[in-house]
Amino acid sequence: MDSNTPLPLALTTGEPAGIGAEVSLRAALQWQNQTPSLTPLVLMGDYDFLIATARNMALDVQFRHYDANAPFTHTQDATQIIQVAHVPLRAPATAGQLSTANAPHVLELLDTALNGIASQQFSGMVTAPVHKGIINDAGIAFTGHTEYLADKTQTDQVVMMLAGGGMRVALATTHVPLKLISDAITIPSLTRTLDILLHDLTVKFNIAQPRVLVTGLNPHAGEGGHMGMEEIDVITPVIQSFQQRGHDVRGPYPADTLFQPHYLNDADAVLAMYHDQGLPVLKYASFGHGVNITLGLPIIRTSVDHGTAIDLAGKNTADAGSMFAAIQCAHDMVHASHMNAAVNTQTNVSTRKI
Ligand SMILES: NC(=O)C1=CN([C@@H]2O[C@H](COP(=O)(O)OP(=O)(O)OC[C@H]3O[C@@H](n4cnc5c(N)ncnc54)[C@H](O)[C@@H]3O)[C@@H](O)[C@H]2O)C=CC1
Ligand SMILES: NCC(=O)COP(=O)(O)O
Repeated sequence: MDSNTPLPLALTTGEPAGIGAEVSLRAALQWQNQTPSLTPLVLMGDYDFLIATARNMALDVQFRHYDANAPFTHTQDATQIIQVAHVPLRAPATAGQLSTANAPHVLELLDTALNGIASQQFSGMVTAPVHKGIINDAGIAFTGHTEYLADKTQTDQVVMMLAGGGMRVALATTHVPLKLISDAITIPSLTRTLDILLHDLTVKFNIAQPRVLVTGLNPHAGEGGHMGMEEIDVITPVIQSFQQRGHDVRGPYPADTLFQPHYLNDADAVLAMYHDQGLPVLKYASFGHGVNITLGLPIIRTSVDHGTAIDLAGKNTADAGSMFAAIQCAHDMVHASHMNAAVNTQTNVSTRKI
């Protein structure tokens, strides 16, 4: 590939019984039409299945097999060409009907993208939704992309962060059952989460001195210890240790009153303690346009803010706004990472080790 041409982003098309292929195709075409030549996309998916999906959507589109040795750039007159890295289905896919037979296929999409990043064919990955339940029903333990990618890249801790509606909300825990949350939030784990969050906001989002607002875990942030001790025992000491290191980290704030402009206007991110504390607020503010970002990985990975929407599959009505936003975000993160790497090389200042 011409050294001036950016590496493509890998786009995994997700659960084939859901809306993944539909939103991937719609968003890819929108991206290629709006930004020809900017960053090419390669869709990971079953070639014939993607053709059939496009036909069902009545899209004016051509397909081409991805060839790492003959890379392809979208010029103004080739925006309707979709490149596909063919990953065969394990069984025929029917819209709206989940099948355990295709669980390995879904994971192969992710592995193909990861291998392509490792061999420097792709600059990062954008993922369409998978169905966690059907993968487990197939006998494969799986809690989410976040944990799967951490495991595959041998990353000990990652941070889930969603962005949308003018907010970024990161989580101190990911897909953890509610009754295990308190034990999962320890001084070392929360310290690591904040380290990752501050590092990636700086390096991947170009925010020089991020301001992070931290929620409490309990109602009213524990009400001075009368409604729980995690704020006093864990959260406050961690916040204070970051303040002593010169970081703009504040809290703990009661989660029910934190999400208002008075607090959020000057914040770069909120760190919430668990999935359903932070994400409903963000999804209410931006569902359909939000982006899910995995921080702390050695690769760039973004995703949609929604799930497989089995109820909408095959109906050609799914909103691809979140997938488009995820592509844009991955593109911006690749760009910011390159810029920061160049600055650090020139000044010989290494990025903070996380
Ligand atoms: N990144 C990922 O892989 C994610 C996967 N999931 C998985 O998706 C599965 C289904 O989860 P649910 O909680 O039912 O959430 P869901 O997001 O699939 O559906 C919730 C509601 O939103 C609607 N919806 C979702 N995406 C839409 C779109 N693009 N356009 C228009 N309407 C849309 C659906 O029709 C449904 O009414 C679960 O297995 C879950 O684990 C959920 C979130 C993210
Ligand atoms: N609610 C976000 C979500 O569940 C996404 O999980 P992941 O598959 O991106 O880890």
